[in-house]
Amino acid sequence: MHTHQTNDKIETKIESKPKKLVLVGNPNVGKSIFFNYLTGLYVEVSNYPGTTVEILKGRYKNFIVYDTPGIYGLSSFNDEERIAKNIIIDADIILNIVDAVNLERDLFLTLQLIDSGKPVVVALNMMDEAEKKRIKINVEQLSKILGVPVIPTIAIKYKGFREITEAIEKATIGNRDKKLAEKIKKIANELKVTEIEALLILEGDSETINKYRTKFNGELYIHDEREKIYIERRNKANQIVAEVTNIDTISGRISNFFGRIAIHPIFGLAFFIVILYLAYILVGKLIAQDIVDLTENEIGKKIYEYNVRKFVARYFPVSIKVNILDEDDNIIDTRTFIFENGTRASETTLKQMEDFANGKNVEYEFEFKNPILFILFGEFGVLTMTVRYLLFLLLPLVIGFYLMLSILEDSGYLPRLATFVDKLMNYIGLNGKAIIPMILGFGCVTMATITTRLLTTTREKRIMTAILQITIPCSAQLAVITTLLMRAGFKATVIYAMTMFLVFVIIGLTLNKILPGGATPLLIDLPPMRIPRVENLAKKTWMRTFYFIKEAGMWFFVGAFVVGLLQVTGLLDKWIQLLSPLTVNWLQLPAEASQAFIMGIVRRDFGAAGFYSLELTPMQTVVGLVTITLFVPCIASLMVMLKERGAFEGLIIWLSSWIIAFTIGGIVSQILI
Ligand SMILES: Nc1nc2c(ncn2[C@@H]2O[C@H](COP(=O)(O)OP(=O)(O)OP(=O)(O)O)[C@@H](O)[C@H]2O)c(=O)[nH]1
Ligand SMILES: [Mg+2]
Repeated sequence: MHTHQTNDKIETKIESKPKKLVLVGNPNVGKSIFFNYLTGLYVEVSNYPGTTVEILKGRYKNFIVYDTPGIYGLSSFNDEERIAKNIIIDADIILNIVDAVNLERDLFLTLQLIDSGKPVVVALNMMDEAEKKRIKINVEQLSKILGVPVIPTIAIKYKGFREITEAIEKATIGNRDKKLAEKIKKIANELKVTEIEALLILEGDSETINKYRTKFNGELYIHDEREKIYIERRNKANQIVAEVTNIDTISGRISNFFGRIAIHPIFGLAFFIVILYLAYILVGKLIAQDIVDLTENEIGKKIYEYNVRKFVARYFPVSIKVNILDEDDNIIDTRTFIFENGTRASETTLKQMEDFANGKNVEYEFEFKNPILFILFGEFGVLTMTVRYLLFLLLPLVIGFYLMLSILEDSGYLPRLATFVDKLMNYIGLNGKAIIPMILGFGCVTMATITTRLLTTTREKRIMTAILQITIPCSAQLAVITTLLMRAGFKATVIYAMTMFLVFVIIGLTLNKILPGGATPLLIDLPPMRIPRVENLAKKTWMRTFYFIKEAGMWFFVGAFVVGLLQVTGLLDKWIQLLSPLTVNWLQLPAEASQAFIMGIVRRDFGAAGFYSLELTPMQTVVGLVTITLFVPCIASLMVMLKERGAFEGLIIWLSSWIIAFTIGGIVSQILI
């Protein structure tokens, strides 16, 4: 006791010059009540923002206390801000009053004050209101994150005020943004200004800049970093709130639990893997396998295509190959029936064919001699395969993917995932938002390419589009790749996955390096996690699916038409011959593999499927799959890319994928084989 008293005396002696204690806060948070309490003066208190419009000062112990108008940030956008700012610049200690109910809004200013390098104490006011709303705040944790004392208060009841008076004596400089603090120190040194002024200069505060303009020697700090700093600060405020607040109702608690797990550095990853797995079950298994098998094979192939071709075959020359299949779909018998004038004209042959097929598990292959019919109804028929592909394969997949995306969005997870991966994405010149097109790309690159629109800058759209089109395999291709890798074994799978990942990283890093500019900061709100509303999910999924089909659908027809044309004119074969040396000598694959790189132009999975019938060693499989994955995306993707990114840029990306695919494929081949 005794020693304590002596200490006090010594301190009072040393601090004889009064310190400036400035009350700072957003409008209407209770600053004036604090002022009245501390100074014993009377300042008008009322429940509307802007009650205090001038600076009032009074004495409290060894302090001169200043009341300031409510502000949202330190800057000179309006009179209140200018008045408040000028007094804050000279403050020795800042008492920052924060509204516990609007923590997200108020923390922006708190973080800015902390960044200014002034000692700060935070009064977490309106705790009674917060309690009514069942908002629980982990005060200790908040104080730890900010690095300054945080005192819960109820100003109207003077609750917590004694603790405030104690804390003022212990005010500390908080946890400043490290990079920002470094820059501030540098500027403060160079210009001989205080740190808070350096911060204001960095944030482009016109008044401060004008004041020191003569010291600038022109260019140095002309480009202010306001936007970047503000966005990062806003995000940090959001993240802090997500971390320290709880809505103490059952649903609030659950929502908070998941919300916090989702952005946790370690559990966040586990959570992401669980979500990916669930998404895989929904889209990869249920839709891509079970439903698509039903729609594509049973409806698309056996009902739709068969009947269309059968109808056309009635009137035009055709040869029909009938394959009898066993239970495992192996061909056990086959016969070809030729109809010179269509099936309608030769009833006997038709009868023979029906007898041959009767009651068995059969598969029909129609071959139309007429080139136009071939293009329309043949193997890649515009009216057969394209329709089947679009309606019976792609449509269910697209619906599945959009449904999943909508669930992720409405549940509040997507913004958290974006936050979680933001730092990683920065390395490849993107911000967290880019995770959305990336995930979508594994469904359908065409669809994902359209979604790059949600990225902010052209630079980001460019990088994302290139990455998508070159490195991300779509679900259809992924299905074929998986099947082939299963055959090739574990080692092959690991080599394939690692090679692809490496290429992805290299392309990302390179683009980030060569394109001027940098990643924009992620600006995203973290809404509470909640169960999505079914009605909203249905509406969103439907709208997006419709839009996608409308946008991309036509290009599938165009693509199929072009390939049909190449096939009937014999150009397709020429191409295959042309490519053979590359395939055989450089990639060390069988000559027939060239076909994969032609089919791959139309559809990614066709390309990969081209390897099915070849007898490849596991390492050849790796080479083939690496090359075909990096190879050009499907025609529909190309068309959408040309539309989104323009012909010039689109073609550069498309041609690059040829070069990258064969270069990397060749290198892998030379190493492995
Ligand atoms: N329920 C509750 N109300 C409070 C508390 N603190 C302040 N208020 C009320 O909030 C309103 C604003 O208080 P002021 O002291 O005028 O706030 P201010 O920050 O000075 O406002 P401006 O000067 O307009 O920026 C008044 O109606 C106060 O009664 C609190 O802890 N709990
Ligand atoms: Mg006031």
